[in-house]
Amino acid sequence: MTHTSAVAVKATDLIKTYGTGDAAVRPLKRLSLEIPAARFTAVMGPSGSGKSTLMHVLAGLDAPDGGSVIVGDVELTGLDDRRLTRVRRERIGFIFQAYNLVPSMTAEENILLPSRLRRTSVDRSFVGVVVERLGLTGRLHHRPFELSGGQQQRVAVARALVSRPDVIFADEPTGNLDQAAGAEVLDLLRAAVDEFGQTVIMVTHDAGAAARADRTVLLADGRLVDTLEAPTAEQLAAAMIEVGR
Ligand SMILES: Nc1ncnc2c1ncn2[C@@H]1O[C@H](COP(=O)(O)OP(=O)(O)OP(=O)(O)O)[C@@H](O)[C@H]1O
Repeated sequence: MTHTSAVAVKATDLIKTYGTGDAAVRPLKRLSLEIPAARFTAVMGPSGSGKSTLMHVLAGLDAPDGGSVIVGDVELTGLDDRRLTRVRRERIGFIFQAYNLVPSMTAEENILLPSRLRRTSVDRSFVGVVVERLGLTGRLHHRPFELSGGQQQRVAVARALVSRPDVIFADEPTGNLDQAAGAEVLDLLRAAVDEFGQTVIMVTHDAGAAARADRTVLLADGRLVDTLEAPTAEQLAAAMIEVGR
């Protein structure tokens, strides 16, 4: 399979500090990385190594204290809140461990919400393809509390996919799911890349999940320490031991 060499996200010298003085924590210590477009990248690293902070900063949900983030051809760092919100809506999808669906809305309303917020017309045939591929056809009029965890996460995946963002960030998307439901979500993220040409970046603690990605970047103590191309789960588990899981 050929891959474009385009860069979807470029982060340079990211610094993030929480707190001040003795209580200061610095989860990102001049971290630089490039995320290739139309590929599936996993992010692994010990607990507290800065993975979630990195995702939030790359997705424009949190501002770094230093360095820059470029998504596509837009530099996020330095944008005011209004423009940042617009860029997030237009270019970025996010899948959270806790699904983050709007409880009062049906599955279909949740899926279409980003497109409605963007005030863009919805490509109904693409929505139909995604909904069917995700096995949600009979569930569209259910509200989140009427769905299983796996189904809720599939709605969240559909929501991230249908507005065709430049990049989908997924922060431990399988963390709350059992093995089967987790495998299904990974299949969908894989399909998003292979069938729809999406760029996906996923944080995970699970070497088996990361092995479904094309490549894995390893963080330790706020820095990028390794990039593994097409690693096996065994290689990832060994690499995690080395960085001090
Ligand atoms: N809002 C915050 N305020 C203060 N400290 C924070 C905040 N968010 C994260 N941290 C700290 O920054 C460090 C990195 O946290 P982060 O959540 O990015 O790590 P992680 O690699 O995602 O960890 P885990 O695998 O346990 O989820 C941790 O020491 C954490 O306590």
